[in-house]
Amino acid sequence: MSEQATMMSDVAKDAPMAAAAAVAGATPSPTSSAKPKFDLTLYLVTSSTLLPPNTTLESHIESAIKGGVTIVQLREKSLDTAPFIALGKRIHSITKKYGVPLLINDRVDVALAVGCEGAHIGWDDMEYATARKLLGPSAIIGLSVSNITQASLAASTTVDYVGIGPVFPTRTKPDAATPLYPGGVRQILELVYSKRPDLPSVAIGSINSSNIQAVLYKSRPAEGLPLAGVAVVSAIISSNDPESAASGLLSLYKSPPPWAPPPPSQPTVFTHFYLPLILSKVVSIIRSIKEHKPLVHQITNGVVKNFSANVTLAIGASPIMSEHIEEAADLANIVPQSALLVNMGTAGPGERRLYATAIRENNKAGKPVVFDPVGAGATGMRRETVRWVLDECGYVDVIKGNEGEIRTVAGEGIRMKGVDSDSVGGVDELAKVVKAVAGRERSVVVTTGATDVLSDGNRTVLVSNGHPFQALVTGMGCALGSVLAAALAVHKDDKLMSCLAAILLYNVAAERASKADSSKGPGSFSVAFLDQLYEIGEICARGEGGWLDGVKVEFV
Ligand SMILES: Cc1ncc(COP(=O)(O)OP(=O)(O)O)c(N)n1
Ligand SMILES: Cc1ncsc1CCOP(=O)(O)O
Repeated sequence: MSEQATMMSDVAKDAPMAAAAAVAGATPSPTSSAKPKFDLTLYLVTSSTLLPPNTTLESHIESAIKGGVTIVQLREKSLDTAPFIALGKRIHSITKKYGVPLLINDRVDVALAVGCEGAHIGWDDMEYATARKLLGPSAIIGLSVSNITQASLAASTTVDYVGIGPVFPTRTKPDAATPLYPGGVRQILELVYSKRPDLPSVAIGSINSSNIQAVLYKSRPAEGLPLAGVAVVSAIISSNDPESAASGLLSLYKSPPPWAPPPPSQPTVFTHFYLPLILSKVVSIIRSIKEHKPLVHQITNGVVKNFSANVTLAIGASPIMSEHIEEAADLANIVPQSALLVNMGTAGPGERRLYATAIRENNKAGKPVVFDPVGAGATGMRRETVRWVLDECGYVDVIKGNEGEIRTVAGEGIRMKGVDSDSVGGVDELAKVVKAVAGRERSVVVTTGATDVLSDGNRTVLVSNGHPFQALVTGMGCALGSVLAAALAVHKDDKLMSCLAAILLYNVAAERASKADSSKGPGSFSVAFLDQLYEIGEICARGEGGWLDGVKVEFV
């Protein structure tokens, strides 16, 4: 791994045509002098054992290339040398026709014999420096990276790209390292960029049409190179229609994910100077809830269902409590304005498949998802459910929890009793944690407490309204999730603004309820609270914002 970084990789960004010219025009040998341009966007890695019956690898690869595959790796673990070379030559005659580079997995000798464009090697294979010497400077050579140490070593070589994985658990590679998930891929991208800013990366490991956009979105570093592509085996090789499988993946790759609409032309600046503008937007979001009556699909815990449904109705939205996997897709598409709330209050491992389906369906439909990691740090089972939701279920727009829950999401080992959190550190320190989690997950994070902390990773807001009775009514915290979801359903442009509207509505309603004559304690308070949610909605419907006078909002 000591080779000097004297050679730059030559990545074609507008690749298919350029790569066609380069691969077809260059002598098709790793020892020729010009390195073929290559495009990692949709990287097909083969495995003949996964082909559907009565299909050939040759026809499968050709169809996949027609569908948009930009580079191919022949990865055939059980072939002996001679048949491997023969297959490689047959495949190379196809890939050359389309100007798509062909690399050989593990076997530098086979790559040389085939005369293809290069090889992909792992840490148990031939050392990179030797592979480079044998294949020559013009060969495309990729290295696998499964952890930070390997990333650092790879970035100190002249390798042409790195393959980061596995992203998710995969059956295709039984000896694969521990899954990195999109957050781990991002850490590796950051490390690679800090050492070799020109080095492109692909992610690999159970990437398919249901997760490709989340992988790309969540792995994107704050600065530096995002993934240059995704590598797949089963998503194309096991498909009966490899051309459509490839074109489907490519079109998802190229389109913005449904949960990231183009930013508003004039994003709201969160400073005190703009407070009047911000509060007028709060009023208009609450009015929109009344106007559009968004559906809030709530997968929530039994303790709070009734109260959450009443809160949803009081603000003018429409609740539906459903835990049926069979109707998750229909509910995500039933009306134009809807959102999903996933509250893991009483959930066990049995609920995880439901969460995955509901979240993915709402992602696909472009509907916002709010996740409430209730009691996140209390048990190992809950910590695993949080990990499952954030790593494996797609994308959640908002993560809402109390301090202990959000600190658990942040990775801190906070001990909790039941679902109540310990309070540690001051608000300023908490705000940093909330901002970091929001940046890491690329979601809005809402932390409730005496001071609520909201952040989208860039802007952070503190809200100190509310009343102590809120802590004495069961379901008060959980029902806030439905208000957040309703606000997001009607206002997706600026999710932090929607969350601020929901928080102010909720907490000012609590303050007003506590002052109502009928409010004698937590029981009567909870009834007055529902009345106040309704009343503030009516006030906003008239376009009035006086109820927001004196709100305690601070911009960090
Ligand atoms: C693009 C890409 N990335 C990673 C790998 C994994 O390679 P390796 O670590 O050598 O494991 P095997 O593929 O040999 O099982 C890859 N093949 N391609
Ligand atoms: C070769 C390899 N390296 C890391 S994961 C993996 C297998 C990817 O296959 P699939 O896309 O079918 O999960």
